[in-house]
Amino acid sequence: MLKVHIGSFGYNNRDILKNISFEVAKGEHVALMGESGSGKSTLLKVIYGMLHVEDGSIFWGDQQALGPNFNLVPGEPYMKYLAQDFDLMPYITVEENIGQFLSVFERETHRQRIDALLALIEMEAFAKTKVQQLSGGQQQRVALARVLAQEPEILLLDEPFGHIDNFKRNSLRRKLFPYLKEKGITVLTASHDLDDVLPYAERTIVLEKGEVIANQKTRKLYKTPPNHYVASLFGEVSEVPIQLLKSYAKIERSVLVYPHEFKVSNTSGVRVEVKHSFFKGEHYLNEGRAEDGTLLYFNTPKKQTKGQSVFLNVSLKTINKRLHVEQTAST
Ligand SMILES: Nc1ncnc2c1ncn2[C@@H]1O[C@H](COP(=O)(O)OP(=O)(O)OP(=O)(O)O)[C@@H](O)[C@H]1O
Repeated sequence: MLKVHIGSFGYNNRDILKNISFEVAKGEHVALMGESGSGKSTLLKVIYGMLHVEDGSIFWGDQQALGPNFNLVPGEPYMKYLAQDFDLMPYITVEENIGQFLSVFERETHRQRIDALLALIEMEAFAKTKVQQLSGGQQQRVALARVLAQEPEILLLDEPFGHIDNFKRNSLRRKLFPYLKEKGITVLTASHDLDDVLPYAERTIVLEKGEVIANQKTRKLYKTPPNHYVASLFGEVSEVPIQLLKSYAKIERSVLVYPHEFKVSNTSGVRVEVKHSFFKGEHYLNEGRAEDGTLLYFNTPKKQTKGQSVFLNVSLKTINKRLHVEQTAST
């Protein structure tokens, strides 16, 4: 069990992390989400021991992870951190970079391990290429193999596919996350990308301005987000005042609705004027303005004409599920 407790941490007397307390079970994969600047990288660096935290402690089981004031080289042997900058040796080859951390006592398995890691990151063809000749995305993949070669018990990933194009990103995450699960590695992944989070992370912790505002099973968080900020991390979302959907409702509440949850009708529902219709591949995402000025985002299979009126409906099931959401100033 990884136990993280941070009373406060700041740079230059400015508090960045506040009152953070959470645990990650052995072998669990937890995502760390939050808007840019919310403190995700800082939190990973504190856990890894790159930043000294006066007011707080990090434990792995009963071992305390000590910060830079205690360790000459940051980090603990059982924990690895894949940073946004890759920390590679540029003048040696890809396989040498990966092999550097494999034990010399494992001569027979050395080649096999390198080959398996090269296959995992889909870089077999670049084994003998010097790292300095690789693209940013390729270097990120080598950096990943390099941390995996060290067989960590805990892996901290900071935007692990940030430099990798969509094509490779999809196949890489489909291989990497099941690999980590199979090896029983405890993973904490900071990411903006819901495709890293929804299919793979059992639990998601959300940071807002350096504080944990949600810590829940990922599916539950997606289905019943506590507020607009959390829901918007999962994509476009509309905050719909309940009176707009049910004019008889007497409560000052709003309901969070994802674009695919609106049903479009030509005759009844909330009337909106189409403002924009964006091509999204297998559907269009539309922005519509209701008569009270509320902007609603809804999907349709076909392009909608600007200025046209459509009627939107939300199922009672969705309304009931999300009704607890407080109305915020952002509507
Ligand atoms: N070395 C530093 N010195 C001073 N302030 C810093 C330093 N590193 C980060 N910060 C500040 O700390 C806050 C949190 O930054 P951090 O990088 O942890 O956010 P993040 O959630 O990881 O953002 P992103 O998603 O953009 O990577 C920001 O306001 C940032 O400007």
